[in-house]
Amino acid sequence: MEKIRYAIAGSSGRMGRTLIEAVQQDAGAVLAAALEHESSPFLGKDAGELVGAPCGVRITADLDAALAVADCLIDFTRPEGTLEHLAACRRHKVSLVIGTTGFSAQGKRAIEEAAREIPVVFAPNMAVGVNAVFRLLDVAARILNEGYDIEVIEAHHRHKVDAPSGTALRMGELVAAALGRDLSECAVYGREGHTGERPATQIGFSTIRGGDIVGDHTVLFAGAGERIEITHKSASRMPYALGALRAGRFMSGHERGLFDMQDVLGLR
Ligand SMILES: NC(=O)C1=CN([C@@H]2O[C@H](COP(=O)(O)OP(=O)(O)OC[C@H]3O[C@@H](n4cnc5c(N)ncnc54)[C@H](OP(=O)(O)O)[C@@H]3O)[C@@H](O)[C@H]2O)C=CC1
Ligand SMILES: O=C(O)C1=N[C@H](C(=O)O)C[C@H](O)C1
Repeated sequence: MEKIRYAIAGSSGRMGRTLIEAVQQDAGAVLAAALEHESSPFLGKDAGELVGAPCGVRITADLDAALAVADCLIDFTRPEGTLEHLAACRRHKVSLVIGTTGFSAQGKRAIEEAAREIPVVFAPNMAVGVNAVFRLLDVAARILNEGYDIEVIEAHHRHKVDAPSGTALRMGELVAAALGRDLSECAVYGREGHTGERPATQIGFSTIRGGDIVGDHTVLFAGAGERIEITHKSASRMPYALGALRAGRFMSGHERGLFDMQDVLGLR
């Protein structure tokens, strides 16, 4: 099996470090390049040192040089960084795994457009368990399609910058689609003051931020006399990183196209 050469963007971040560790432990992968933005204090440092295992790959801001030696770029950064990396991947014909969340509609369109030329896996949550939950939610929503109020509750660490999480939004989209609702018309993001009674078709989102919570998501179906909760809790970032490497391998069989983890896991 030929090793996949990965470049990792945001390599000194929480996910960047976990990805370096995951690549180092994967016999089918090699760390070809580690990227950071121009003003990062980590430029020039050995990427492996960030996870206690020096590997000779220096952290760089030279995107073109990094992509010249990579088959796949894995990006868990910020939307503005990802969009810059997307354009470079397009130039270099390098596949791209996008884990970053919080894109505008315009950003999402740019990703769709680039995927006409290169393979892109774009998913708000790369963990296998969360993707299993996505399927369970579709089934639950179709069964509990009347008389159940739906609320999505998510909790993350204090450093997270976007809300609700990309995963919570995807959960809302999936449930709304299963019920034939348009999320943009029925979503409510937090409540305060005299809100009035809850409309039956509303899908509510609640966000908790604190400490080092890796990522918890619950979808609550609250009926009369019973309630159903479907919950996923992350205790580590490694499942996200392993999912990203799986996505990278998946794309080695594709010339172009936009995929998500449901495609990678064969769940469509
Ligand atoms: N899809 C999934 O499975 C998952 C998605 N995520 C998402 O991944 C993203 C990153 O999360 P996390 O690792 O916790 O965040 P961190 O802040 O820990 O890491 C982000 C990294 O990207 C760098 N960065 C920031 N802005 C830019 C830019 N414009 N260009 C290039 N690099 C940049 C940061 O550098 P600096 O620190 O110097 O600013 C940092 O090294 C978030 O959007 C999060 O929601 C997270 C986990 C799982
Ligand atoms: O920022 C995080 O940490 C996470 N972000 C993703 C999201 O927004 O859904 C995935 C996971 O929940 C961790």
